[in-house]
Amino acid sequence: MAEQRETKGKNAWYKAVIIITVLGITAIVALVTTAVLQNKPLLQKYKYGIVLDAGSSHTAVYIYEWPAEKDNDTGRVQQTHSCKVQGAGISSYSVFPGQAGASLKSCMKEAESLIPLSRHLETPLYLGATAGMRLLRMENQSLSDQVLWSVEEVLQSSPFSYQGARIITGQEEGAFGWVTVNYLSDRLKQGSGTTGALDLGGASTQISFVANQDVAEESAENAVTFRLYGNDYFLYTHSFLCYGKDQALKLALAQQTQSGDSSVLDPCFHPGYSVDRSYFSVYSSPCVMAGKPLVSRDSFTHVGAGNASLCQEVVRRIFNFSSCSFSRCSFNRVYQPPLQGPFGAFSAFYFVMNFLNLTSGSLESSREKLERYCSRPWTQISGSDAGWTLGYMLNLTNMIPAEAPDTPPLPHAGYVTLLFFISLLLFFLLFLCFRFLWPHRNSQTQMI
Ligand SMILES: O=P(O)(O)OP(=O)(O)OP(=O)(O)OC[C@H]1O[C@@H](n2cnc3c(O)ncnc32)[C@H](O)[C@@H]1O
Ligand SMILES: [Ca+2]
Repeated sequence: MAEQRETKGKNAWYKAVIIITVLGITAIVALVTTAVLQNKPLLQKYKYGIVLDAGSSHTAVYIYEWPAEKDNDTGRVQQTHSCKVQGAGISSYSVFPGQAGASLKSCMKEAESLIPLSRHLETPLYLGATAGMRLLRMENQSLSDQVLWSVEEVLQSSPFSYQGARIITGQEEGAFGWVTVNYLSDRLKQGSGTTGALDLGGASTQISFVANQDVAEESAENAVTFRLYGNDYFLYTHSFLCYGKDQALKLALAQQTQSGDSSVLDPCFHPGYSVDRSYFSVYSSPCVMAGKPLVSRDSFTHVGAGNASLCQEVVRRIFNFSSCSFSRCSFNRVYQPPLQGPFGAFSAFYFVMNFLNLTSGSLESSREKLERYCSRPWTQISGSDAGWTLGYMLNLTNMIPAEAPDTPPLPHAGYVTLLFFISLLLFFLLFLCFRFLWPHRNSQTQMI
């Protein structure tokens, strides 16, 4: 009878252990599966932003995208497409301002086909015009307004969320170029050293780098402050209007045509180059202060001489190093603190260096001045064009938080592993409990 009871008790106990084991294993599997599924990456959705860079030489449309659930935080913004608008920059339409807007239509159609329809209404669209339009506004404010209205009309009729077309300041152009190069090289999140930015456009050139806070005391217009990812940055920035590649050439040419000779032998052009130019094409620019020489003819022959060292002399003469009312200046009486850190040089700095095959390897063969400005060769990062547009959009859409985002104490994989081992440990402890309680229970059964 006692034996029968003992066998019955044992059977019940075995059943209990088996049921507990099955339930335990099921619980662990359910826990881990839930943990994995809960955080399983969902199908990635993207948001978009469009910026039109209306430069002096041409307009480009840039499309950016970023993961939809991560904006304002950790999601990386990437350039997905760029479209070069046919023809010259919008400032060149001053004779027929109405045509400036029409020139943008084909690139805008391209943007419509590339951005998913469901995102059109929420996609911000900006246009920023730079030095070409700054010069046109200086020459004739009414014409520059008409050009802006013309592009505004076309952009407003697009399905995107139009946020405005404006002439950005040289300070914005320089500062957002700096944000772009440092964002693309991930230096802002890391909080490590930053890189300066050099942008050689067609009608202006910008220099921006982190400097000491006393920049604001000496020249407030050259100081910009950013708080990004929890770090404060004090920038020196300056935009030299008229010192872009095309306008600088006009300055050099005006200087060489002052004598009024019928032909000009220019060391900056290749031997064999010979083109008839009108004085108007050189002297009509508001950058050229010198008056047209007093001669009856309207044009001169521009002849190339191809002499690099003489060309350097000619170019040097368009810079004024003679006086400075600050503690130190770069040129043309513009304040500039001592240069700091490496520099990323883009736009025409890149086009020219790329053309000369000097974007990689040693720069020792290039001239000393190029070495100073381009201490680091610039290569494009992440497939994005460097320029002010990305920084401009990041700023206007608040995509870079002022403070570093909080991160979970454990990464997802660590969390799942930890959960698995804790569950296993609990189950093992439970099992041991039953295992060691078994003889005690056995003896209780025998005593009855
Ligand atoms: O910033 P601003 O001064 O308004 O002018 P931009 O934006 O139109 O100026 P870019 O940087 O596009 O171009 C600067 C110069 O480089 C020339 N350029 C532009 N794209 C080029 C390319 O792909 N290869 C060679 N030269 C280029 C262009 O004609 C200008 O003279
Ligand atoms: Ca530009």
